[in-house]
Amino acid sequence: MESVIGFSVSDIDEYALEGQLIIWNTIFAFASSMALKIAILLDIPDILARAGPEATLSSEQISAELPSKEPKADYLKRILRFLAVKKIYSETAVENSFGVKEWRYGLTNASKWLVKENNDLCLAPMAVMELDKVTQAPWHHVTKSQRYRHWNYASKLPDFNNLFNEAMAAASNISISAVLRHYDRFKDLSTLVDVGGGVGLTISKIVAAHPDIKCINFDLPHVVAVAPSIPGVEHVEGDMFQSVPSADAIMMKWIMHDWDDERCTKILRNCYRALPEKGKVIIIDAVLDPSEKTDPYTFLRCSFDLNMIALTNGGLERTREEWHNLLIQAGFQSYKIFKIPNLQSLPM
Ligand SMILES: C[S@@+](CC[C@H](N)C(=O)[O-])C[C@H]1O[C@@H](n2cnc3c(N)ncnc32)[C@H](O)[C@@H]1O
Ligand SMILES: COc1cc(O)c(CC=C(C)C)c(O)c1C(=O)/C=C/c1ccc(O)cc1
Repeated sequence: MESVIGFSVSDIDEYALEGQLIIWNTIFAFASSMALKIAILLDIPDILARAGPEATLSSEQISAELPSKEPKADYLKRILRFLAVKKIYSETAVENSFGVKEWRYGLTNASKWLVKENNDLCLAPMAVMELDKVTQAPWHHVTKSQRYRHWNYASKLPDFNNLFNEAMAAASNISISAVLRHYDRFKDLSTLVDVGGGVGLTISKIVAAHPDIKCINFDLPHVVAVAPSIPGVEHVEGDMFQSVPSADAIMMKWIMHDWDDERCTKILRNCYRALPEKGKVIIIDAVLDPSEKTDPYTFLRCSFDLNMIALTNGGLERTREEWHNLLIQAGFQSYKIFKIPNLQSLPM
């Protein structure tokens, strides 16, 4: 006999409805990302920040600060209402001077991470890059075998290259401050290379904290070409699959998760060749523990892992066991994992 797995109309109880709600909310999860992007592009976090730390503004007051008449005031009100449900903005009802109730919006602990002006710890560039059409497009091709070769692609799109580099720099600003607070072994180094260091933001923070270290920022030519000059840092262009510059230690932040084990092994062997006998590789990446279902960061780390499926040819977020296998296979006899209280950072 054929069994029916789905629900029939008569057995849709509250549990079945709860399940249906999960599916609807997941279908419309993109509405949250897109509303967030719209709010950033309209500069709403900065408009609220400029009004003062505890200020709340009505949608009309926010609308008056927008440089153009778009979007319509009614659209803006609905976007703000939606984001208040998501706790991106606070929403309070107040009586205006005519005794009419109106909704006021303010920054929350979430939207404070989106303020750009005078804010070193800002996730807005990351949000705009991840939600850009160029970044979203590969998600539509995950079921097909022909994959994007993203780094080459970025080199042909200068605007996207800038967007990507800015996003990485902004996010790095957040994670490197956590790393510097909780990992003190940089002080023992005289030379350090950041392999795949982007435009050099991470190493600029390290050299600022440890001015005696001679630092090299190493990346592909189209990235190094747009990197700003940083006192104490030499920019070197090259391909980490060919060779990497020599130093006491080689750091790689968000590099290993872009590549499969075979390519990571190639990079790690190039690092090994470039290091002195007691040299160190410092990897800053996540350690995935999907069994930790109650850890609030597990969902995010699993999302990063899917990002790697969509955007790379074989990149992945690794579990402890996968890290162990990779490092041993690459020829490292010992390693140590340091847990850093940050969303993604974990130097090894
Ligand atoms: C995900 S980004 C990480 C950037 C930076 N480490 C950070 O954490 O902000 C990966 C970086 O690897 C660089 N990259 C990719 N392929 C490379 C190669 N073959 N040689 C050197 N760098 C490479 C990219 O240009 C990019 O800057
Ligand atoms: C490979 O793409 C990425 C690698 C990364 O390490 C990050 C940063 C890590 C996390 C947020 C976990 C990325 O954000 C990306 C991308 O988002 C890449 C996007 C992309 C690059 C070039 C393209 O031609 C399309 C998309």
